[in-house]
Amino acid sequence: MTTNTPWDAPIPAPDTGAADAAWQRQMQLTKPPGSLGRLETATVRLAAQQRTSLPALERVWITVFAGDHGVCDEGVSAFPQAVTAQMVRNFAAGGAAVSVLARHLGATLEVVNAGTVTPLPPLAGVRDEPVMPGTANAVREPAMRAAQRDQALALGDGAAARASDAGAQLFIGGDMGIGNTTSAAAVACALLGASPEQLVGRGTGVDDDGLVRKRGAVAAALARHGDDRAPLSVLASLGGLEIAALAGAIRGAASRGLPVLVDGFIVSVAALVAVRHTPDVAAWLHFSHRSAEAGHDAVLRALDAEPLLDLGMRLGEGSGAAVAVPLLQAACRLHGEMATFESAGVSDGG
Ligand SMILES: Cc1cc2ncn([C@H]3O[C@H](COP(=O)(O)O)[C@@H](O)[C@H]3O)c2cc1C
Ligand SMILES: O=C(O)c1cccnc1
Repeated sequence: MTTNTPWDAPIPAPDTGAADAAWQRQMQLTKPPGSLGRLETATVRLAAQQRTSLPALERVWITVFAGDHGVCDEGVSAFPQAVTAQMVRNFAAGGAAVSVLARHLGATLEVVNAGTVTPLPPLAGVRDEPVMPGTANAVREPAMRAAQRDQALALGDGAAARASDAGAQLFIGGDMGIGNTTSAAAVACALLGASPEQLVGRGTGVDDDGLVRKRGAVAAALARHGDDRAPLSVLASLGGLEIAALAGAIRGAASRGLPVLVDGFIVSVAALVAVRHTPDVAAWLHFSHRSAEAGHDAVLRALDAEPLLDLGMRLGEGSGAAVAVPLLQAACRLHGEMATFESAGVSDGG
């Protein structure tokens, strides 16, 4: 890659002074120190990222990236590829899970078509920016060429730029792409040196034969790819357009000092690509939930991440992250609005 792509922008460090000030405040609030557990640590992390001792989460931005996967030719999903574009229409119409959650949160929701097999008409709230009509089948050839991967990364960076320009305080990326649990598992196997048995799960709900086909497809794609573990090579060879866009969005948010709330398996694999390429990205991430998809736990461990929730969710779309937003909002409100020992006339622990 050349040196001036968005993918090479420097990553700022969060503000440790703001973190110290937030921590001091936590110690003065009318509660035993540490009693709000991870709500405290998440708030202090947000304080450092937002460069203020009083972080807030009123403006949340969600971008869902859609893309199709050539690996579906191997019979790896319980649903046909046409569902990807049909779901983009459903996002636009407000009927998808993440559409409901975005309304519930008052969050901005945009959808970016990074490359569906079925062409889309103009739709409100959908940016139609297909790189190609779905990836190639990674079992037989690289899923993307380098230029296509870079275009997908740039789509993600563009979403992060729009979120940052709009004054968002938190970025959530979501995925829509039939077959993407296969593609994400292949990327994770290559990056972690893990086996398909460890990381391939049932996705939308394939039966036992489907699971065998999925593992076989990932094994074959890995064998074709070889042992190159460079994150951007792995992404082009085995990834998806929406996964590349998500990696670009996560890195793009970090480069603009915008914290990211990571969703489930697919988005975590995109985050792994970004962090393996640029370790400083990790300082900008929060993890929302542990997906029921089999490989998520290993990816979370590789990212040293302890997610906030474990609800047995396995949808994608950014839905798990959206569900976790109210927890972080509550954490910020507690931090900002609780009385201090001094203001309330309560004796501290000495
Ligand atoms: C109606 C529907 C809505 C979805 N929303 C997210 N996904 C999720 O499930 C798919 C991944 O699972 P697999 O790898 O088994 O195809 C992706 O489209 C992902 O975004 C959906 C899947 C379906 C069927
Ligand atoms: O956790 C996820 O991101 C996920 C799991 C299953 C299907 N689609 C997405």
